[in-house]
Amino acid sequence: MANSEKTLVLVKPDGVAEGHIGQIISRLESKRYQIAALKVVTATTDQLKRHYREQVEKPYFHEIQTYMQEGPLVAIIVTGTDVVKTVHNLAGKTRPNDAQPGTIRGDFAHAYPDGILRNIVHTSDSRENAHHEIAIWFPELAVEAHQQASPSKK
Ligand SMILES: Nc1ncnc2c1ncn2[C@@H]1O[C@@H]2COP(=O)(O)O[C@H]2[C@H]1O
Repeated sequence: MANSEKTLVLVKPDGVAEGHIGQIISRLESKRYQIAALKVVTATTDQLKRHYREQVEKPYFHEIQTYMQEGPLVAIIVTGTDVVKTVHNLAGKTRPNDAQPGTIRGDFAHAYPDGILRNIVHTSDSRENAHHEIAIWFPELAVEAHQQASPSKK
């Protein structure tokens, strides 16, 4: 398929706790994107430090960590044409108070007074970051791909 790519979506712990998993998946399916893999996972500190490699030195990193470890999250690999940009746009602006109606955050994320953190969903913002993030949340897929590329001789 032309321009077929992969991206990572995380339904963050508030999105899971407030019952938005199905609505978020419906929006991806409405675009005719494929759900290639999906899992419920509790984030480890190591995964968060790798995923938020650009924020790990920020003073608010510990807030991100506390938030992202509040409960389980749902990690989803989505595939399709131009999926990285399109799904990032579907999520809406990072700060829920600024996110437009019709976007996931615009429709479902609460407008907190200081609200940039609790934005219910993460989507990769580039092909490079999608590749990096998918390896963090789905390490078993890299092992499978490696095994398929070089099957051991019996
Ligand atoms: N200034 C900030 N204070 C607290 N959290 C932030 C701030 N900026 C970004 N974040 C969080 O860091 C995350 C980085 O990417 P996300 O799309 O997952 O959503 C972002 C927010 O949850």
